[in-house]
Amino acid sequence: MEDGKPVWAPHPVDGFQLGTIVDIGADSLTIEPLRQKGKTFLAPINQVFPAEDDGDKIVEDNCSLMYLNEATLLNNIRVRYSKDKIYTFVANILIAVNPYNDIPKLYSPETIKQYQGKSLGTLPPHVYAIADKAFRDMRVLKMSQSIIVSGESGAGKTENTKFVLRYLTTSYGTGQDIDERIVEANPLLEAFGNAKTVRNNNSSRFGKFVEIHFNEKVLHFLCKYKMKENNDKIKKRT
Ligand SMILES: Nc1ncnc2c1ncn2[C@@H]1O[C@H](COP(=O)(O)OP(=O)(O)OP(=O)(O)O)[C@@H](O)[C@H]1O
Repeated sequence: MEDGKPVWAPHPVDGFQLGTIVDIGADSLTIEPLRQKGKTFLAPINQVFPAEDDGDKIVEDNCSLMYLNEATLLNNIRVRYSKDKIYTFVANILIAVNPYNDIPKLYSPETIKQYQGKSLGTLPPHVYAIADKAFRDMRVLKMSQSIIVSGESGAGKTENTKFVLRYLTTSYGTGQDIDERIVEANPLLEAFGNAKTVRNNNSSRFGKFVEIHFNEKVLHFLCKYKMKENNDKIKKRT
């Protein structure tokens, strides 16, 4: 980091703010915020990160950023989110930000068709791209594949898991009743194990482990779930 270069410095409310270095001390930097010229402040060196030269640059994969750090990663996701691009890749990991509203055509049957058989990275980041890669890898490698969905309460894990199920059954299902039954099993499971919390009106109060079995003719579905609160193990087969 040098004098005059754009950097991300700590901000009390926004997390980070863009600024330039005006002086370099032993363990702190003097920063001039971009939005408040002439009003400098001190920031510890280890909390200041290099920024992209082009502040408006957004990328579909965070690995394409010139500087990959906490601040550039957050900024890329934030700017994408403001344009209704809720998904961002970090190589073959997908980051999803909950939009809390329906984004038109994001999960439409046409979008499902677009992602079928496409390699990761050829189309914009999407949970369908991850689902398709898992399915294709299973066929090519002849090995079971796992998709781990993780995040805080209300992040969108349940919804995205349902999109994965819908994608797999629509794209690679049998075209028979079983496909619909797999998707329709969710409201039933949610009726048993979901509850309204302060963070989520439809919060799963159990961890979910969903197995989908494919063979040439039949699609099987196995869902095991474990109660979050009392650790009672319940297995359900549908
Ligand atoms: N991709 C999305 N598009 C639109 N709305 C969404 C999306 N993802 C989540 N939501 C909204 O956010 C709510 C919370 O999401 P969800 O139940 O999936 O969170 P969760 O991570 O499973 O939370 P918990 O751990 O509490 O069960 C959903 O009920 C839905 O209204």
